[in-house]
This record gives sequence, structure tokens and C-alpha cells, in this order.
Amino acid sequence: MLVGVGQLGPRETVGTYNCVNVLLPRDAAQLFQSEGIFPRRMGIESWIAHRQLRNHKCGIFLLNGEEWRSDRLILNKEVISPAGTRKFLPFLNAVAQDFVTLMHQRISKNTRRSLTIDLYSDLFRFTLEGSSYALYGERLGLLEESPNAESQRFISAVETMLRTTLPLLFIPPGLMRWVNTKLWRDHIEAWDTIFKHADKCIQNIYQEFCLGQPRKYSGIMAELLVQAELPLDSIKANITEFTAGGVDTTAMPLLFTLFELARNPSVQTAIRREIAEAESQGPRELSKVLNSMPLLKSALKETLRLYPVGITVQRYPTKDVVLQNYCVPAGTLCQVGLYAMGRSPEVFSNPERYDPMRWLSKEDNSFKALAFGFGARQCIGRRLAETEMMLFLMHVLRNFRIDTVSKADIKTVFGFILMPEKPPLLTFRPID
Ligand code: HEM
Repeated sequence: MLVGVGQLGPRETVGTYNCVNVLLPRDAAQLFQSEGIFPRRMGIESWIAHRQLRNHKCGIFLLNGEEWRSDRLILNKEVISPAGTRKFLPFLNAVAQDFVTLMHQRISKNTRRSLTIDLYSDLFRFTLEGSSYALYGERLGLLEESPNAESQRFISAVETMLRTTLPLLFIPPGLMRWVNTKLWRDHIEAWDTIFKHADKCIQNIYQEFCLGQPRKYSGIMAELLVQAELPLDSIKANITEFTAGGVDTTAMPLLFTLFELARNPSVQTAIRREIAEAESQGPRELSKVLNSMPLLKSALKETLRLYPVGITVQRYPTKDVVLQNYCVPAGTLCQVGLYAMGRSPEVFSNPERYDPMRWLSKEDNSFKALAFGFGARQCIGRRLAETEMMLFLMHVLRNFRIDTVSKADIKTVFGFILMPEKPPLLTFRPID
């Protein structure tokens, strides 16, 4: 039932819960600015149920209150701060270069000197390889033509965990294990495999310490273990959550960006020119190279405007908040509708146009780019994802011209995250 307050901010009652939809940047600003020091959003009950069943700690994605805040502050230093990000950038760069090598190898086997491909599973492997390397300091070998059996098991566990999360969202926690036992079992087993993988990586890192090998940076988890500010089970819980939560979320925007660049060749050319200029300034620290590519960064923002991975960001305000002259009581679920806002002509001119330049104009863009959430609770993997995507595009666009078989709009579906109904076919042609 809709008890609405008009087109741009209806309050809905679905079953027993109330929800306020926020669709304008100024209302999003009101909401986020009154979120307090312990912001809270919707939890994922099936993930929490797994942790309870196995007696594992929860990571920050699932925690709230004081416990969330103290763990988050420690993790921020290694995961999202500029200093932390600079340390894992070379790891992500190496993986992006390997992706390009893989594509060249495949094309060289093809007499036509080009490759037309549904890239989705390769992008999934790329992001998993990249984030695992940054997190565990270990290569999984997913960009080899045939990854080893253990890596295969891990990758299919992540896929199963994501696939089974969506249907479980609609089942009350107490009933989950009874309503569809196979679904529940698959979900739990997938999480178990992902946790086992983290365990193995921790043991490898410990072994290195025991062998007294010289200390060099070897990923986020090793840094957290050395600093010992968080207990071991918290480190494990968080790193596992990061592995699982950051893979599809990063692969999807890459796929959508490649598609949009393929059907907007003038944008593709402009970005390639920007990359060449950035590189012509000679060898520099990677963070500086990335900072000199504002158009590439805006292209990712533009992709996330049209195809936000999570279609909403939610908050339960801790005090009453006034939105459009309505007083929304504290504790009400408020959802900022990213997909709707991103495509609204009231917020963006020509919203259907893929136009990265809009983010570089003098327009007021505050509270319009919310794909990573906002404030103290925003995505902690934001810098990891952004730099991973930028390095990927930098290397790919420098090496290949991208085309698409069809320029028609892609239909999207919500499968826990926003995804294409049918992945686009992309053509890669090496640039000589
Ligand atoms: C393009 C890629 C990504 C997008 C669009 C994305 C989006 C989001 C959004 C919207 C939130 C909720 C923020 C809020 O409530 O304000 C979030 C939270 C989170 N994300 Fe991401 N994410 C991405 C990649 C990643 C990666 C690579 C990781 C792995 C490190 C990650 C880990 C997390 C975690 C742990 C949280 C919970 C943070 C907290 O509650 O304190 N995400 N993400």
C-alpha cells in the first residue's frame, strides 16, 4: 500500500514495515547529515545466520553500534586511507597487466586479429584475482587459461554465495533453513568454503613470519595481523566479507563501462588520449598517474549513475528527520533510490546520455554520486574498487579498441546487485 507524499518521496507500507523513498539529492543530504556516529542500514540476515551457526565473528558489513565503529576505524587505515591504498596499488596494476596479456594471447590464436566475447566471467575472475592479491598478498592464478582446482572451488563458492543470497533475503531468518533446505545448505556450504580459504591464507602468512622472512608489504591482511589492533577472528571475518562482497560489485561496473565506451566511441577516444597524456609525463607513482586521469574517473562515476550496483542505500535515522516538509520518525527505514535518482530528468539533464563530462562541469553535483554510499559508513572498499577499475581500463584502453555487437540499451535485472539481463558481446581489437 502506498501512503505517499507525491512523486518524489513516497512513504510505502510493505507488509508490516514502513519505508520512505528518497529520490532527490537535497533529501539525501538531509538524511545523511542527520545519521549520527553509528549509521545503520539493512542487514543481510542469511549472512548473519551463517556467522551464528558457525560461531564466527561478524565483519563491519554486519555489525552495528560501538563494535562497528571501533573495528571500522582500525580497518580504514589499511583499506581506504590514501596511504593504505598506495601500498596495494602495484598489486592491482600487476593483475590488470596480466589481464591484457591474457587477451593478447587469446587474440593471437584467432586468425581475424580480434575477439568478440561475453566478458562477464573473465571480469569476475579479474576482480577476484585483484582483490585477493590486495587482501591476501597471494595470486590465485585465475587469469591463467585453466586455474587450479582449489581456485576453481573458491570462485564457485563466491558465485554460489551471491546467487543464494537474493532468494534468502525474502525469507524470515527463523524459517530460512526450513523453507528451502537445498538453498540454505548451498548458502552455508559456500560461506564455509570462503572462510576456509581465508584460514589457509592466514596460515600461509604466519608461516612466512615464522620463517623470519624479511618484512615487506604483502597485502592488507598481513598488515592487520602485524599491527594486532584487531583480534584474529575479527580480521578473518572482515577479510572474508571483503573478498565476498567486492567481486561482483566491481566486475559489473567494468562490464557496463566497456559497453558504454563501445557504443560511445568519441568518449572512448577522449579517454585514450587522456591516458596517453598521463603516461607521456614519464614514470611516476601510480597514484599520481591515476590522479591525472579525471575523465576516466568521471566515466566510472557516469557508469555508476546509470547502473548503480546496489540500487538503493538505506539508513535508519537515529532522530526524526524532515524530508519535503514531512517529519519522518527516527528508526524509519529510508532508502535513497540510486537507480531512480540517476535516471531522473529532475536531477540530471539528458539522463539517458552517457556523458562523463557532466561530472567535470561547474554544476552542483553534491549528493548526486552516491553509488558507494555516504559518510562514515560508506563502502570501505571504495578506493580498492575505484583504483582496480581505473587500472584495468587504463591498460585495456591503451591496448585495445572496444566495439559492441549491438548498441541497443541493455536491459537490467536485480539479482542482489544490478546486472545485465543478457551480457553484451564486446569486440577487442589490438591497437598497433
Ligand atoms: C564498484 C564497486 C562497489 C560498489 C558500487 C560498492 C557499493 C557499496 C555500498 C553502496 C555500500 C553501502 C554504503 C553505505 O551504507 O553508505 C557498501 C558497503 C560496503 N562495501 Fe562496497 N562497493 C563496491 C566494492 C567493494 C569492495 C571491492 C569491497 C571490498 C573491500 C567492498 C566492501 C564493502 C564493505 C565491507 C561495506 C560495509 C561497510 C560498513 O558497513 O562500514 N565493497 N558498498
